[in-house]
Amino acid sequence: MTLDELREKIDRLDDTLLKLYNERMELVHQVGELKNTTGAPIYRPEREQAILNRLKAQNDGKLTDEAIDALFLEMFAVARNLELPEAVAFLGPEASFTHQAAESKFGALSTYLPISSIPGVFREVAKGTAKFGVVPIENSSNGIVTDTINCLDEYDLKIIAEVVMDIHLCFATICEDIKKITKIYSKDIAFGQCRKFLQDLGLDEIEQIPVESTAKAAKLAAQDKHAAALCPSIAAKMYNLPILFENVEDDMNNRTRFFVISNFENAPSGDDKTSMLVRLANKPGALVDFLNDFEKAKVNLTKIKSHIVGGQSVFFLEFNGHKDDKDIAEILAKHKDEIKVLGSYVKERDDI
Ligand SMILES: O=C(O)C(=O)C[C@]1(C(=O)O)C=C[C@@H](O)C=C1
Repeated sequence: MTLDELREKIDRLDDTLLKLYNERMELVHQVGELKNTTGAPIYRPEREQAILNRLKAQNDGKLTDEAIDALFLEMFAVARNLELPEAVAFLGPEASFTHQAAESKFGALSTYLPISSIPGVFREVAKGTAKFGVVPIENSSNGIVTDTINCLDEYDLKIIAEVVMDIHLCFATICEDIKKITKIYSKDIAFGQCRKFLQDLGLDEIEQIPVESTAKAAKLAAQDKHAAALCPSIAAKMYNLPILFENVEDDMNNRTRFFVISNFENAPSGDDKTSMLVRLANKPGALVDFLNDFEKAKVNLTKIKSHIVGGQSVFFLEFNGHKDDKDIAEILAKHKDEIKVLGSYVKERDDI
């Protein structure tokens, strides 16, 4: 076929796609109307997952699983906005990694509210200014984010989804001579993630200025010709800050996991994870007894971290399964005074 003939065929297919999209959105609109009369949640991650799984299982064309995710997740985000536009608060500023995590779930069209602290994100969702909040929960190099655990404990909100993102930092500056750089801006934990890179370049003695976010670091470095930033490349681009080195983190497997929080609970999807906080009596064997119940029911515990909240020791625990699964519901009922279930949600990845 010639180029013109191929393009002609593509145009006809696009016409059909547009018609089908509109037909689909007509149905979605009706779903939205039904939900708006009952107050049921618009975002149903387990339903989206079921659609994606069904499509991937029958797919025998050129689209990879990742391509199916990319196309359909954006379409779901458009659909949700059509049902009811709902704002998304995230740990800002714009172009932060949390912003990228939020966009991966809520697409390009949603209303985003950058909030300058994790407790601030929880407050906006609790007040109802935003329907969803996106916050980091842990990083593969730096561990658990204490503010997020504290807020999950304090607020009566639910984790409704997780996002795991590979984290890459770049070294960016408007300074033309690297020897003239006198300060480096970044978030405190990012300096720790790039220690070896800074040493190798002889930049480890330069003053390190920790700021609230790597995006803010890019903004500040873009205004100072003796400064550099360790920041996401998306932030460097946003502030027209030339990138000198890409992927400067010491651990190439640097990942951050984020939680999406809201004010409703998900129905089971068949492939869920549940997070909870556990406060046990301070007596010998309390933890072993508690864990034994999970072992007996063959529930796969995937994470256990101890943490101090308000001077008291608390365990952050996760397991595969949904809180309403029969075996699990029994254990949770038995330990209801010791457990705060933080949410059951579609399992994304297990490698953090
Ligand atoms: O099935 C629903 O509950 C819908 O609202 C429709 C739809 C979709 O586009 O298929 C949109 C949003 C939900 O997150 C899940 C699915």
